[in-house]
Amino acid sequence: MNQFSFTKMHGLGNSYIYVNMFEETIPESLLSLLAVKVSNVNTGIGADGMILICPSKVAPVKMRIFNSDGSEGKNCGNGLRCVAKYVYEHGIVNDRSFFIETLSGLVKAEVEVENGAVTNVTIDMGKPRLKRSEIPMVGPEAERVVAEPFEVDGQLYEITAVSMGNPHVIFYVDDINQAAVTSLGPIVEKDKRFPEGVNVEFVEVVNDHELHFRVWERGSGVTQACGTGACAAVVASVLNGKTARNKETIVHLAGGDLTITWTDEGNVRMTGPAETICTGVYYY
Ligand SMILES: N[C@H](CCC[C@H](N)C(=O)O)C(=O)O
Repeated sequence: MNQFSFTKMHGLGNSYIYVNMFEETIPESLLSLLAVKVSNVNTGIGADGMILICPSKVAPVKMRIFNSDGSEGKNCGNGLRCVAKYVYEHGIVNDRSFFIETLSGLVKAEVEVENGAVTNVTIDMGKPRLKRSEIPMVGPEAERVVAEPFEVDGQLYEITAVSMGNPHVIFYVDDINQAAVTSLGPIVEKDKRFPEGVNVEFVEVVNDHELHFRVWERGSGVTQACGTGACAAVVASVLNGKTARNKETIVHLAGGDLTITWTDEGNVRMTGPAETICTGVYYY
């Protein structure tokens, strides 16, 4: 019987099973299957996926994220805040500001600490990728996708697409409580116009610095929060003239609020909480 120690953590209810790969060894060939198994609420631990906290050659730590369907994502905003909390509190880093390597590049974390515990984390998520080829989305490579007509099952919508290292498509709605998250989300997630699939976000604009937000995540379905998705929603809202550039925007997600700014320098900064739920040993 094999086993590994884990820590379950969440960012605004978007929970993952975190494994410290500085101390654990798991065969690469089993990672995808184990992400599915540990995520199962009945036969596993229960979470939106699994996140590995790994050594890196270019930063103090590398984050790898697996969705609950076993697919590996390239970035995870809520995951980054939890990884930052974990590595600071476990002495893997000693500074309050440090880089984290992801599959979509380096990001910079800044932790707020009270009595030795990380209470809040800011991640500089870097620059959004806006060209179709970078989302990726089919069509002319250098084009942006802003307020573009998009037909699904004979119904015409308007979309904006943004990558934060992972793909996001944003639908604006008049009432977030009526958003078609579970009906439209799974269809668009697998739409062929997004060759790598896509995270599907629904946004209601409150004012030029406040959004309501719901999400159907690629590989995990409905989650309480999506950090990269909230960043993409703020970028899309600036591009559509609905929120202000370089102004702190409050994004109300199902699990709580994030403060996000798309700065004039071009980077997206995200601030929010990260919580530890429990630790344990998983047998497989
Ligand atoms: N489902 C995403 C990965 C998790 C992102 C989300 N949980 C976040 O906090 O950014 C994807 O496949 O791109």
